[in-house]
Amino acid sequence: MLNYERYKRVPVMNYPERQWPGNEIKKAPIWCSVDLRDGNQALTEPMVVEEKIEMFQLLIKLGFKEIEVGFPAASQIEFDFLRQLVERKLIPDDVVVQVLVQCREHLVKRTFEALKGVKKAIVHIYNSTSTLQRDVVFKKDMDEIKAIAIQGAEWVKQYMKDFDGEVVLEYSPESFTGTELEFALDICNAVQETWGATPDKKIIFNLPSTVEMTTPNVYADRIEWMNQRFKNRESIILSVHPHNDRGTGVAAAELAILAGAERVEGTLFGNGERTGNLDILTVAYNLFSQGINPELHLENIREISEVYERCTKMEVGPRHPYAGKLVFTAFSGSHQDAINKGMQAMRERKNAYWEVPYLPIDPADIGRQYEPVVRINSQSGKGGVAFVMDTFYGFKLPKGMHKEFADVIQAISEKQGEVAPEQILDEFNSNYVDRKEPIHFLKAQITEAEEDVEFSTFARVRYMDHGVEKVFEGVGNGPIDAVQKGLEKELDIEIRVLDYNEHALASGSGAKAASYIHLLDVRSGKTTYGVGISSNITRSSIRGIFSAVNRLFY
Ligand SMILES: CC(=O)SCCNC(=O)CCNC(=O)[C@H](O)C(C)(C)COP(=O)(O)OP(=O)(O)OC[C@H]1O[C@@H](n2cnc3c(N)ncnc32)[C@H](O)[C@@H]1OP(=O)(O)O
Ligand SMILES: CC(C)C(=O)C(=O)O
Repeated sequence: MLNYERYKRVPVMNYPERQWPGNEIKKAPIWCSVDLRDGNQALTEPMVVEEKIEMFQLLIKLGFKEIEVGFPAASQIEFDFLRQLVERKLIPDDVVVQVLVQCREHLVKRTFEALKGVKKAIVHIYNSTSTLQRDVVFKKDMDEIKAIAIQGAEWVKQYMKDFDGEVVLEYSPESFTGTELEFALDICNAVQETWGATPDKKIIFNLPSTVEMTTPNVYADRIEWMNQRFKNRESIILSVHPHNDRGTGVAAAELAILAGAERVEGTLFGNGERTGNLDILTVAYNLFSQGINPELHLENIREISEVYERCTKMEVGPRHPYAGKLVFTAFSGSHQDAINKGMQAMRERKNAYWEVPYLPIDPADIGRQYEPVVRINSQSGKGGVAFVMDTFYGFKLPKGMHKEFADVIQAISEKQGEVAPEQILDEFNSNYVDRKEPIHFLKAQITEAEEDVEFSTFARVRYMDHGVEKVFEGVGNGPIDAVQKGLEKELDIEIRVLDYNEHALASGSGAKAASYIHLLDVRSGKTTYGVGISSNITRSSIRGIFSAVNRLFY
């Protein structure tokens, strides 16, 4: 039995005045990517300089205006990377680079050496403030921990004197989620006083869930509590930096925005220590799906995934929101049917809003394709098979034919598992379009008689019967009727055309038409569909009859 009694429950806050549950997110926060620092520090194989540069350029392309480029005082590679950005003039004027550093003098000094030549930088200092870390890591009391933070801000002030660029200070009470709120507030206020923030020279207070310890509502309560109590709130940018230990990093960020956070730090696909950081892409796509401009260029999720996977050597999971290979794929029959109908309704209603069951966004909006939306396996229904035939190949099977053809595919999927669209098309051809034996249509001559004659169409049809060329004739009230009557006599059968449908195939198919004939064998009561394709509509319908006769009788 699990020894759950070893774990302490994190208490909820006694905070009845909370406002955030009634708020609504109406605009994107300021995004700060920490892929090159927090993300990178968590890789088994950290990125080399060229990979970091590729990632940096991706982040710029995506529209990030604040990018944490590393911890330049921590290692030579981190230092060199920032120097490369500066020396190769890779930092656009509208992008602010952020650097992380502990509140230790030699590290602050080295950080400013790395920043030389940067026009504007966010210098991000931090120290751990939680009860546990004070106790077991730092072995310091609250005043001593506060003194570390104040001293850190003072060193930044001191070393920035010889720096030509602009500096914004960011302070993180690291392990905020395990810190007493009054203490977190006190330490932030002290750092602000030391730094001397003003509304024109704001300080960033970044409240991390360094370790996500409980439900995201508690994090939101804590953010709102701080937000309402900071001194000089107008001189502060309130930032959050959620991690994902409980799998609720995205929820924590969203609730924190409701609670007053204006800035969000995170990574692409949530790469980061342990279970990762907040996935910025998911939060941004969530905003987009609510009709809010995410303020990032997220139109090509494939490219983002490709660069990310190449640089980090991590993989995007198949069910990762928005980006995973399977997230726009429906396997089950009822989902496929609903998507099929939803897409059709979108086309007919020309609705300005995207509304398709089971697809919260249009995959095409983010560079995904419709093709993999429906995949066919033994759980799939007739709607899915019809959808594949329509969207992949342009065949609009009549409704009555959906089940008949889906049964053919289901029998295959029960044996082999998933059936790819190409195999579905092959089966469609071999079961219908190419069912040309043993009676094989060759040519027809259709003649219209004078008007006001009851049966006015005359058909003369050449065909092969078990390899022997033959001819029959028939008269009817149209070409299909004439051929049907001729066939009945010729083959000694009794058939009725129950339904007839036709449509043009897409231009790529050489302006052809597809005809679907639903045919009844009167004597046995059996019915089937036949399909014919031709550039000539009459010929395609005759081929459809022959296909159905071959299916019914041979
Ligand atoms: C939650 C986060 O992700 S925070 C960021 C974490 N990321 C990293 O640390 C990656 C880069 N860091 C490093 O490579 C190393 O920590 C270095 C190079 C910066 C420093 O290395 P070292 O000085 O050898 O060791 P270390 O980081 O363990 O520091 C230990 C000392 O610094 C103190 N310290 C740790 N963090 C801080 C801080 N934020 N501010 C001030 N002092 C600190 C510790 O109390 C400890 O003091 P002690 O020696 O008196 O016991
Ligand atoms: C430095 C801080 C913000 C951090 O990375 C964390 O707490 O996770």
